[in-house]
Amino acid sequence: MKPYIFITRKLPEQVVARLTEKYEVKMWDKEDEAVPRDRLLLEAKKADALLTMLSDSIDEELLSVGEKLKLIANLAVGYDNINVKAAAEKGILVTNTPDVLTDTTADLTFGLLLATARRLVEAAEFVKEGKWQSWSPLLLAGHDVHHKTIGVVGMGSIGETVAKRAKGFDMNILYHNRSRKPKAEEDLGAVYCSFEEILSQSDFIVCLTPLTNETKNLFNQESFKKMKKSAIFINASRGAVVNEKDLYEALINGEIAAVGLDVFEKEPISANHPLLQLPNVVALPHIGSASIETRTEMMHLCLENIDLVLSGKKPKTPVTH
Ligand SMILES: NC(=O)C1=CN([C@@H]2O[C@H](COP(=O)(O)OP(=O)(O)OC[C@H]3O[C@@H](n4cnc5c(N)ncnc54)[C@H](OP(=O)(O)O)[C@@H]3O)[C@@H](O)[C@H]2O)C=CC1
Ligand SMILES: O=CC(=O)O
Repeated sequence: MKPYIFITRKLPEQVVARLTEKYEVKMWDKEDEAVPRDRLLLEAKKADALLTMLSDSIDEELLSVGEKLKLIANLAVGYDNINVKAAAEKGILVTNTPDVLTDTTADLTFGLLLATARRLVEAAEFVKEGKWQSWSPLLLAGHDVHHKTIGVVGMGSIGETVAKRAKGFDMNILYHNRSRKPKAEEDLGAVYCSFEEILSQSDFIVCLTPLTNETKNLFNQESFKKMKKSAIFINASRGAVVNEKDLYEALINGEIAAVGLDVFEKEPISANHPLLQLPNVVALPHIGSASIETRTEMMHLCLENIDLVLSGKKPKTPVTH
C-alpha cells in the first residue's frame, strides 16, 4: 500500500503530480476555505504526512489521532499554528518553508510601509471614486520615507531583507532582537537597540518576529505610548503580536500616525472591525509571501520534505523547538 499524504487546501494539480506515482495523495477540494476540523481529524488518523496551512490548528488532539503520522509540512515559515513540542514528543517531524519566501515577504512589507506612509490606498480610491477636483498643495500629503529612521523588531531573514530595502531609501536603520547580528551591523550600518529605544527613536517600526509566548501582545498600550506621535507601525509577522484594541486606541487618540497591517489577531478580520473604519489603517489579507513564483516554490519545498521523510531521509527544512 502506498503511503498516504493529505493536503489541507487545494493546490495546483501539476505541482502535486510529482508525488502521485509514489504516494496516495488527496487534497481538500477548496482553494479559499479551510478544511473543516472533523475532516482534518479523520485525515490525520489515516495519513503518513499532512501538508498544512498556517490557518490549520495542529494541536495535541490532532497529533494524538495520527496513528501513522510522520510529518507535518507547513506551507509557511511561521509555525505558531503547530504544537511543535507535542509533535516532537510523539516523534512527528515538523517542517516549514524558510528562505524561499524571504525576498517576496520583504518586498511586501516595504511596499506596505510605502503605501501607509504615502497614503497610496486612500489616494487610489480617491481617484476611482471621482473625488479628485483639482491639484492642491496638500492633497493627500503623507510622510516621507527616505532619510527617516526605521526600527526593525525581529531582524531575522525577512527583517534584515527589509533593512536592505530601507538602506536603498537612505534610511537610518535600528534593530532589536534577543541577540545581536554583527553582519547586519557591518553590511547595513544597522544599530542594535533595546526594544524601548526602537519605540522612542523610530519613525517606522516594523515587526517581523515569530509569534511566541514572549512576543504575544508585545505591541500594547504601553508600547504605543512610547512611540513618536508621527510614528508609523507596520506588522507583517502575526496578528497576536499586537493588542488590536490598544492599537485602535493609540490611533484614535493620535498617539501614533498610521499603521500598515498584513496580519490580524483573527483572520480573516471582519470588515466591521473598528480598525478597518480608520483612514490611516492600511490592511492587507496576509499576503506577505503571495507571489506566484514564491508560493509555488513553497509548495515544492513542502512536497520535497514529505518525499524525503517518507523515504526515510532527513527533511530539508526541519523545525526544532
Ligand atoms: N505576512 C506574511 O505573509 C509572512 C509573515 N511571516 C512572519 O515573519 C516571521 C519571521 O520570519 P523569518 O524572518 O523568516 O524568521 P527568522 O527566524 O529568520 O527571524 C525571526 C527574528 O525574530 C527575532 N526574535 C525572536 N523572538 C524575539 C523576541 N522575543 N524579541 C525580539 N526579537 C525576537 C529572532 O532573533 P533572536 O532569536 O535573536 O531574538 C530573529 O532574528 C515568521 O515567523 C512569520 O510569523 C513570514 C512570512 C510571511
Ligand atoms: O505568514 C506566512 C508565513 O510563511 O509564516
